[in-house]
Amino acid sequence: MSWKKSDKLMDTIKHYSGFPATGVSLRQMVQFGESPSTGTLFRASQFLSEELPIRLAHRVQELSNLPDGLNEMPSIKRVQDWYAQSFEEITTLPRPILSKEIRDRLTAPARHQTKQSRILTEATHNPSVREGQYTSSPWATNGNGDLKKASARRYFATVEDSTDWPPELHDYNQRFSQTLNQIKRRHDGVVTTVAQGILEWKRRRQRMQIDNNIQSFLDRFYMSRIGIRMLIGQHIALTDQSHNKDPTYVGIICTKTNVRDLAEEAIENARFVCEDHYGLFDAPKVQLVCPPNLNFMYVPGHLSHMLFETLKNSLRAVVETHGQDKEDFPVTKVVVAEGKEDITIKISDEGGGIPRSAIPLVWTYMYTTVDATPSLDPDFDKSDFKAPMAGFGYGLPISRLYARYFGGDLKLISMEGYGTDVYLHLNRLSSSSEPLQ
Ligand SMILES: Nc1ncnc2c1ncn2[C@@H]1O[C@H](COP(=O)(O)OP(=O)(O)OP(=O)(O)O)[C@@H](O)[C@H]1O
Repeated sequence: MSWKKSDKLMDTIKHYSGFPATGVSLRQMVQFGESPSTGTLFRASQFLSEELPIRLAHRVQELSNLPDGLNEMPSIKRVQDWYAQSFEEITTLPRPILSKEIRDRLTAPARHQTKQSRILTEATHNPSVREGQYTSSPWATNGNGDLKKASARRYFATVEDSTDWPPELHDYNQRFSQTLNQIKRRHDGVVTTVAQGILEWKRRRQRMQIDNNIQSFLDRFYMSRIGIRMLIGQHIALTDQSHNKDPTYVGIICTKTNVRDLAEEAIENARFVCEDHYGLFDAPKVQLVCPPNLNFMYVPGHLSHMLFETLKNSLRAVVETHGQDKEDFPVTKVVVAEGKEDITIKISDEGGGIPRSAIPLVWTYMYTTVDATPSLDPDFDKSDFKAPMAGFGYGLPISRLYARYFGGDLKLISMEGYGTDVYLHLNRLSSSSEPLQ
């Protein structure tokens, strides 16, 4: 690779890392509506052109400060370079020079700003996150640079809907979105490459398990990645309006995500992977109890991922406990309940459960009871949501991060010798802020 980071770039990154990230809630993300105007999109691009570099800069710094030689591992350095390069691409993207009239129009409050929309711009505390849990920046003192204070930057600002914005605005939005696309693709392999870095380190240091320090680093790092990808994915989808024909979608968020449809699809996929993996004619059955019209605002991709991962675990446990040549397996039950605050999905299997002493381990990255961890070639699994039957020990911890990201949670209760219940709580109030880093 020819890209090299300069000292000047590293200084700029250090400067940005002195600013705190600004949390955005699911509700704020949907305020754009189906088709935001060029001006509104431009304001969001401006916000992201500061916010994303801040978040990327925190990660670059954190990767350099990893303890015990982990920061020196080739795969970790590779990931750090990706973050630095993406930082550079966003911060050096030429911005249009705008007349005072246009600048005034962009910052003037829209006439139709209602009390409701002002309330929506506030993000509330994320109920699934302890104060400071994902805070990783002891160095985050406010610098004196030219970045605006977090409170002065707003993700969503309605700008008048007029269509007569100068073409430079539209061009910038397009170029910005293309840059984000390129960055998103560059970072596709981050999870597997960091995992590779941890393996390199474990091998070199002869460690069996990762300690708390590294576990919480990975939690913060992957949580931050979910946030960055959410903002990027949302912005690309909002900019590319040609794809957005479905009125229930705002970007990648579906305002009427149907839980039953997604659960049915996840069950089918998990059973298919299970049949394929064990060479079964018919995978263990799954019974779904869910009101047919249960819709709520969510990112369908996230929900599918969490359901698929937990179902796969249950089916694997059922097959391995009862033996592959069994004709009739006990049925796994998926029950969906609708509360005022949460939608909860319980997945109950009779897969023999997990010994109590192993419960804390299931939340650690790289813990798996699969004997041979599949090859960790970073190019092997480029997509976010594709996974083999099992083997990296990432399924549960990453799914819990997805749940917590929007104020939900994932809990597991086991009866050793019988089975496991997984509770997936999805917060439906959707005003909670992202867990920030
Ligand atoms: N429903 C379950 N019943 C019994 N054991 C389970 C169940 N769910 C998870 N486990 C145990 O927890 C371990 C970790 O699960 P996790 O989903 O994090 O990783 P994995 O399934 O091994 O690999 P992958 O990263 O591919 O998901 C599993 O290897 C398994 O031993």
